[in-house]
Amino acid sequence: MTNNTTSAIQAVGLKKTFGDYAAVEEVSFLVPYGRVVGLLGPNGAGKTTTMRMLLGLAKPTAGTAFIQGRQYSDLNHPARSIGTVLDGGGMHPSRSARQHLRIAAAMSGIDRARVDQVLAEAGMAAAANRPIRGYSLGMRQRLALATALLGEPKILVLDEPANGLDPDGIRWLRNKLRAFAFEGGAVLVSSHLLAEIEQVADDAVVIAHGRVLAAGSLTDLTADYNGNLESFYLDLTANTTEVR
Ligand SMILES: Nc1ncnc2c1ncn2[C@@H]1O[C@H](COP(=O)(O)OP(=O)(O)OP(=O)(O)O)[C@@H](O)[C@H]1O
Repeated sequence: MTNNTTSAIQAVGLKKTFGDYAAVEEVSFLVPYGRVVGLLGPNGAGKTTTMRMLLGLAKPTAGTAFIQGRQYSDLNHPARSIGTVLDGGGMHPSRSARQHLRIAAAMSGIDRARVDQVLAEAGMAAAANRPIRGYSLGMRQRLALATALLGEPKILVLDEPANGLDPDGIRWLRNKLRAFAFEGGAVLVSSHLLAEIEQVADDAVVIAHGRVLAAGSLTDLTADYNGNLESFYLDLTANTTEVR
């Protein structure tokens, strides 16, 4: 099944229930090429579940998720189309970053030379041969980002990628995402760091209780709030603070 748009990502009426509990009720949005889109919402809003549906890791109860006009499972080379950072899992603790990346490259048919490139890009070259079990949260996060960039994808889906990053890492991530979008790539990034989203994102999708509360450019969304994303967000989500 394909759709008829050229959006990088399109969520159409996504719904996900666990038993009789609806984690995502109804979520639709677009991520165009050349834009960084922040996915915002309170704890338990449904952000991770939405991202998991986009990436074929959770089957929607209703609706469809499209990546480059196709469902994730229909992509010819997923790692070359879309890079992902989700929940920092999937790393074998006894492997080094270099081994982890070499295996990921081999599994996706990516040139081994990319391994040293992404290690350098992520500031991980010096730690590359140490076992992952000794890495800090920030180092694991840098490695996850390096893995996402391995296949030189045109789309990034990142769940809380700034988690654990030091100020230098946060600045690297910000510059990386801006440059990625400037070169025509599309980014969907979830974060609770609104000041960071304010700096890095072009657009935002705010969800709460599994539904989209607002979506649009940051400029439009915050027009009545002097451009202040936090004030806009807190006002918008004021009635949704009870964590589900
Ligand atoms: N596998 C699962 N089984 C049952 N409930 C789940 C499952 N995955 C998520 N949920 C529930 O769905 C809701 C949405 O969770 P989700 O992780 O998508 O929220 P989130 O917006 O990413 O939250 P946070 O900001 O806290 O990371 C939560 O109430 C969560 O407990």
